[in-house]
Amino acid sequence: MDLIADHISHRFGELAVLDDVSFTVGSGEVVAIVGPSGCGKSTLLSILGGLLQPTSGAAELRGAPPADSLNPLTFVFQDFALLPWANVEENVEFPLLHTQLSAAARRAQVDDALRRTGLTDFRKAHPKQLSGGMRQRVGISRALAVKPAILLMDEPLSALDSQTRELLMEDFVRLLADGAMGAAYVTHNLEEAVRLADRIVVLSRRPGRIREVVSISMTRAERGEAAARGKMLDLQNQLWSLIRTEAIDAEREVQHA
Ligand SMILES: Nc1ncnc2c1ncn2[C@@H]1O[C@H](COP(=O)(O)OP(=O)(O)OP(=O)(O)O)[C@@H](O)[C@H]1O
Repeated sequence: MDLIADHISHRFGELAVLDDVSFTVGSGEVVAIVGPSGCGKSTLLSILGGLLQPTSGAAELRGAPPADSLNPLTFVFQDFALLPWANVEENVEFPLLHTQLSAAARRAQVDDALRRTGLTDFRKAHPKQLSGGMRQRVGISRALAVKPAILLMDEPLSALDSQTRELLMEDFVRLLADGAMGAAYVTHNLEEAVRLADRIVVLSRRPGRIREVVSISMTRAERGEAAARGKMLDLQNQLWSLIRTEAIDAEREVQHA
Protein backbone atom coordinates (compact mmCIF):
# COMPACT_ATOMS: atom_id res chain seq x y z
CA MET A 1 0.00 0.00 0.00
CA ASP A 2 1.35 3.42 -1.01
CA LEU A 3 0.73 6.76 0.66
CA ILE A 4 0.78 9.63 -1.79
CA ALA A 5 1.19 13.33 -1.09
CA ASP A 6 -0.33 14.83 -4.23
CA HIS A 7 0.45 18.54 -4.70
CA ILE A 8 -0.36 19.40 -1.10
CA SER A 9 -0.54 23.08 -0.15
CA HIS A 10 -1.86 24.38 3.13
CA ARG A 11 -2.61 27.72 4.78
CA PHE A 12 -3.68 28.54 8.30
CA GLY A 13 -5.61 31.74 7.54
CA GLU A 14 -3.04 34.16 6.08
CA LEU A 15 -0.11 31.91 6.95
CA ALA A 16 1.07 29.81 4.01
CA VAL A 17 2.58 26.66 5.55
CA LEU A 18 3.03 24.13 2.72
CA ASP A 19 3.45 24.75 -0.97
CA ASP A 20 2.85 22.07 -3.59
CA VAL A 21 4.40 19.11 -1.80
CA SER A 22 4.33 15.80 -3.69
CA PHE A 23 6.01 12.50 -2.88
CA THR A 24 5.13 8.86 -2.29
CA VAL A 25 5.78 6.54 0.62
CA GLY A 26 5.92 3.20 -1.16
CA SER A 27 5.02 -0.12 0.38
CA GLY A 28 7.52 -0.97 3.11
CA GLU A 29 9.45 2.24 2.48
CA VAL A 30 10.62 4.68 5.18
CA VAL A 31 10.52 8.32 4.13
CA ALA A 32 11.94 10.91 6.52
CA ILE A 33 10.70 14.50 6.36
CA VAL A 34 13.23 17.09 7.51
CA GLY A 35 13.45 20.85 7.29
CA PRO A 36 13.88 24.01 9.35
CA SER A 37 11.71 24.68 12.42
CA GLY A 38 8.19 25.68 11.55
CA CYS A 39 8.39 24.66 7.89
CA GLY A 40 5.23 22.57 8.14
CA LYS A 41 6.50 19.04 8.86
CA SER A 42 3.89 18.24 11.53
CA THR A 43 1.17 19.87 9.47
CA LEU A 44 2.17 17.66 6.53
CA LEU A 45 2.02 14.54 8.72
CA SER A 46 -1.45 15.51 9.98
CA ILE A 47 -2.58 15.90 6.38
CA LEU A 48 -1.04 12.55 5.41
CA GLY A 49 -2.87 10.92 8.33
CA GLY A 50 -6.22 12.46 7.40
CA LEU A 51 -6.43 14.61 10.54
CA LEU A 52 -6.33 17.82 8.54
CA GLN A 53 -7.79 18.67 5.15
CA PRO A 54 -5.22 20.49 2.99
CA THR A 55 -6.14 23.80 1.38
CA SER A 56 -5.36 22.20 -1.97
CA GLY A 57 -4.02 18.87 -3.16
CA ALA A 58 -4.67 15.61 -1.37
CA ALA A 59 -3.22 12.73 0.62
CA GLU A 60 -4.20 9.39 -0.88
CA LEU A 61 -3.77 5.74 -0.07
CA ARG A 62 -3.34 3.49 -3.07
CA GLY A 63 -3.46 -0.28 -3.12
CA ALA A 64 -4.98 -2.78 -0.75
CA PRO A 65 -4.02 -2.70 2.92
CA PRO A 66 -2.59 -5.87 4.49
CA ALA A 67 -5.45 -8.35 4.95
CA ASP A 68 -5.35 -8.23 8.75
CA SER A 69 -4.79 -4.47 9.10
CA LEU A 70 -7.30 -2.69 11.36
CA ASN A 71 -5.89 0.73 10.56
CA PRO A 72 -3.50 1.14 7.64
CA LEU A 73 -2.18 4.51 8.89
CA THR A 74 -1.23 4.80 12.54
CA PHE A 75 0.46 7.61 14.45
CA VAL A 76 3.35 7.40 16.92
CA PHE A 77 3.69 10.63 18.90
CA GLN A 78 6.64 12.49 20.42
CA ASP A 79 4.97 12.68 23.87
CA PHE A 80 3.88 8.99 23.71
CA ALA A 81 0.18 9.93 24.32
CA LEU A 82 -0.42 7.07 26.76
CA LEU A 83 -3.39 6.70 29.08
CA PRO A 84 -1.85 7.29 32.53
CA TRP A 85 -4.49 5.31 34.44
CA ALA A 86 -4.15 2.22 32.23
CA ASN A 87 -1.37 -0.34 32.41
CA VAL A 88 0.85 -1.28 29.48
CA GLU A 89 -1.35 -4.03 28.05
CA GLU A 90 -4.48 -1.90 28.44
CA ASN A 91 -2.78 0.95 26.59
CA VAL A 92 -1.81 -1.38 23.76
CA GLU A 93 -5.29 -2.94 23.64
CA PHE A 94 -7.05 0.43 23.63
CA PRO A 95 -7.26 0.93 19.83
CA LEU A 96 -8.61 -2.63 19.47
CA LEU A 97 -11.52 -2.18 21.87
CA HIS A 98 -14.04 -0.87 19.37
CA THR A 99 -13.20 -3.32 16.62
CA GLN A 100 -14.89 -6.59 15.63
CA LEU A 101 -12.07 -8.62 17.20
CA SER A 102 -13.00 -11.17 19.85
CA ALA A 103 -11.36 -10.89 23.28
CA ALA A 104 -9.11 -13.83 22.37
CA ALA A 105 -8.02 -12.24 19.09
CA ARG A 106 -7.38 -8.93 20.86
CA ARG A 107 -5.29 -10.70 23.41
CA ALA A 108 -3.25 -12.43 20.68
CA GLN A 109 -2.62 -9.12 18.93
CA VAL A 110 -1.62 -7.40 22.15
CA ASP A 111 0.72 -10.27 23.03
CA ASP A 112 2.35 -10.09 19.61
CA ALA A 113 2.82 -6.30 19.77
CA LEU A 114 4.27 -6.52 23.29
CA ARG A 115 6.66 -9.28 22.23
CA ARG A 116 7.90 -7.32 19.22
CA THR A 117 8.74 -4.33 21.41
CA GLY A 118 10.24 -6.31 24.30
CA LEU A 119 7.45 -5.34 26.71
CA THR A 120 6.03 -8.74 27.62
CA ASP A 121 7.44 -8.62 31.14
CA PHE A 122 6.15 -5.08 31.68
CA ARG A 123 2.54 -5.65 30.68
CA LYS A 124 1.11 -4.87 34.13
CA ALA A 125 3.22 -1.75 34.72
CA HIS A 126 1.73 1.74 34.50
CA PRO A 127 3.31 4.46 32.35
CA LYS A 128 4.56 6.45 35.33
CA GLN A 129 6.59 3.42 36.46
CA LEU A 130 8.46 3.30 33.14
CA SER A 131 11.42 5.19 31.70
CA GLY A 132 10.89 7.46 28.68
CA GLY A 133 12.27 4.82 26.34
CA MET A 134 9.93 2.15 27.68
CA ARG A 135 6.98 4.54 27.45
CA GLN A 136 7.73 5.15 23.81
CA ARG A 137 7.97 1.38 23.29
CA VAL A 138 4.41 1.24 24.62
CA GLY A 139 3.43 3.92 22.09
CA ILE A 140 5.04 1.88 19.32
CA SER A 141 3.47 -1.34 20.57
CA ARG A 142 0.03 0.30 20.56
CA ALA A 143 0.64 1.35 16.95
CA LEU A 144 1.74 -2.16 15.96
CA ALA A 145 -1.35 -3.71 17.56
CA VAL A 146 -3.57 -2.43 14.73
CA LYS A 147 -1.21 -3.95 12.13
CA PRO A 148 -0.58 -0.76 10.16
CA ALA A 149 0.75 -0.59 6.63
CA ILE A 150 2.42 2.76 7.34
CA LEU A 151 3.48 4.36 10.62
CA LEU A 152 3.21 8.13 10.82
CA MET A 153 5.86 9.23 13.28
CA ASP A 154 6.23 12.80 14.53
CA GLU A 155 9.58 13.24 16.28
CA PRO A 156 9.15 9.90 18.07
CA LEU A 157 12.56 9.99 19.73
CA SER A 158 13.05 13.67 20.46
CA ALA A 159 11.86 13.46 24.09
CA LEU A 160 14.52 10.84 24.84
CA ASP A 161 18.16 11.06 25.89
CA SER A 162 20.79 10.12 23.34
CA GLN A 163 21.50 6.60 24.62
CA THR A 164 17.81 5.72 24.77
CA ARG A 165 17.34 7.22 21.31
CA GLU A 166 20.12 4.97 20.00
CA LEU A 167 18.42 1.89 21.48
CA LEU A 168 15.05 2.86 20.05
CA MET A 169 16.62 3.41 16.62
CA GLU A 170 17.91 -0.17 16.83
CA ASP A 171 14.35 -1.26 17.68
CA PHE A 172 13.02 0.56 14.62
CA VAL A 173 15.63 -1.05 12.38
CA ARG A 174 14.50 -4.45 13.64
CA LEU A 175 10.78 -3.70 13.34
CA LEU A 176 11.17 -2.39 9.80
CA ALA A 177 13.52 -5.15 8.65
CA ASP A 178 10.97 -7.42 6.97
CA GLY A 179 9.60 -4.59 4.80
CA ALA A 180 6.01 -5.33 5.88
CA MET A 181 5.53 -1.81 7.23
CA GLY A 182 6.53 1.57 5.87
CA ALA A 183 6.80 4.90 7.64
CA ALA A 184 6.65 8.65 7.19
CA TYR A 185 9.05 9.93 9.81
CA VAL A 186 9.22 13.61 10.78
CA THR A 187 12.40 14.58 12.57
CA HIS A 188 14.77 17.45 13.36
CA ASN A 189 17.49 14.91 13.92
CA LEU A 190 19.50 14.29 10.76
CA GLU A 191 21.23 11.26 12.28
CA GLU A 192 17.84 9.57 12.72
CA ALA A 193 16.87 10.46 9.16
CA VAL A 194 20.08 9.03 7.70
CA ARG A 195 19.96 5.93 9.87
CA LEU A 196 16.35 4.97 9.28
CA ALA A 197 15.07 6.35 5.99
CA ASP A 198 15.19 4.96 2.49
CA ARG A 199 14.55 8.47 1.20
CA ILE A 200 14.69 11.86 2.89
CA VAL A 201 12.37 14.65 1.80
CA VAL A 202 14.08 17.98 2.56
CA LEU A 203 11.64 20.87 2.93
CA SER A 204 12.49 24.56 2.60
CA ARG A 205 11.57 27.05 5.31
CA ARG A 206 7.91 28.01 5.49
CA PRO A 207 5.99 27.71 3.30
CA GLY A 208 7.57 24.26 3.06
CA ARG A 209 8.40 23.21 -0.50
CA ILE A 210 10.43 20.19 -1.48
CA ARG A 211 14.05 21.31 -1.86
CA GLU A 212 15.46 17.89 -2.54
CA VAL A 213 14.79 14.20 -2.07
CA VAL A 214 17.89 12.33 -0.93
CA SER A 215 18.01 8.55 -1.39
CA ILE A 216 20.12 6.38 0.89
CA SER A 217 21.55 3.42 -0.95
CA MET A 218 22.95 1.44 2.02
CA THR A 219 20.72 -1.10 3.76
CA ARG A 220 19.72 -0.22 7.32
CA ALA A 221 21.81 -3.12 8.59
CA GLU A 222 24.90 -1.76 6.78
CA ARG A 223 24.33 1.70 8.28
CA GLY A 224 24.68 0.32 11.80
CA GLU A 225 28.20 -0.98 11.10
CA ALA A 226 31.28 0.92 12.22
CA ALA A 227 32.66 0.94 8.67
CA ALA A 228 29.69 3.02 7.51
CA ARG A 229 30.28 5.85 9.99
CA GLY A 230 32.17 8.12 7.61
CA LYS A 231 29.58 7.73 4.88
CA MET A 232 26.75 8.39 7.35
CA LEU A 233 28.41 11.61 8.52
CA ASP A 234 28.88 12.71 4.91
CA LEU A 235 25.16 12.20 4.32
CA GLN A 236 24.28 14.18 7.46
CA ASN A 237 26.57 17.00 6.33
CA GLN A 238 24.97 16.97 2.90
CA LEU A 239 21.54 17.35 4.50
CA TRP A 240 22.74 20.01 6.91
CA SER A 241 24.20 22.06 4.07
CA LEU A 242 20.76 21.96 2.42
CA ILE A 243 19.01 23.13 5.57
CA ARG A 244 21.54 25.35 7.38
CA THR A 245 20.93 28.77 5.84
CA GLU A 246 17.19 28.39 6.00
CA ALA A 247 17.38 27.06 9.56
CA ILE A 248 19.22 30.24 10.58
CA ASP A 249 16.56 32.38 8.88
CA ALA A 250 13.75 30.32 10.43
CA GLU A 251 15.29 30.65 13.89
CA ARG A 252 15.58 34.45 13.54
CA GLU A 253 11.98 34.59 12.40
CA VAL A 254 10.78 32.60 15.41
CA GLN A 255 12.80 34.81 17.78
CA HIS A 256 11.34 38.00 16.31
CA ALA A 257 7.77 36.67 16.28
N1 LIG B 1 -3.59 24.87 14.03
C1 LIG B 1 -2.80 25.86 13.64
N2 LIG B 1 -3.28 27.11 13.48
C2 LIG B 1 -2.48 28.13 13.07
N3 LIG B 1 -1.17 28.00 12.81
C3 LIG B 1 -0.63 26.78 12.96
C4 LIG B 1 -1.41 25.66 13.38
N4 LIG B 1 -0.59 24.57 13.45
C5 LIG B 1 0.63 25.00 13.08
N5 LIG B 1 0.60 26.31 12.80
C6 LIG B 1 1.73 27.10 12.30
O1 LIG B 1 2.14 26.53 11.07
C7 LIG B 1 3.53 26.57 10.94
C8 LIG B 1 4.06 25.16 10.70
O2 LIG B 1 3.87 24.39 11.89
P1 LIG B 1 4.35 22.88 12.00
O3 LIG B 1 4.17 22.48 13.42
O4 LIG B 1 3.68 22.07 10.95
O5 LIG B 1 5.89 23.02 11.62
P2 LIG B 1 7.09 22.02 11.96
O6 LIG B 1 7.99 22.06 10.79
O7 LIG B 1 6.56 20.69 12.38
O8 LIG B 1 7.73 22.78 13.20
P3 LIG B 1 8.85 22.28 14.22
O9 LIG B 1 10.04 21.97 13.38
O10 LIG B 1 9.09 23.49 15.07
O11 LIG B 1 8.29 21.11 14.96
C9 LIG B 1 4.07 27.21 12.22
O12 LIG B 1 4.30 28.58 11.95
C10 LIG B 1 2.95 27.02 13.21
O13 LIG B 1 2.96 28.06 14.17
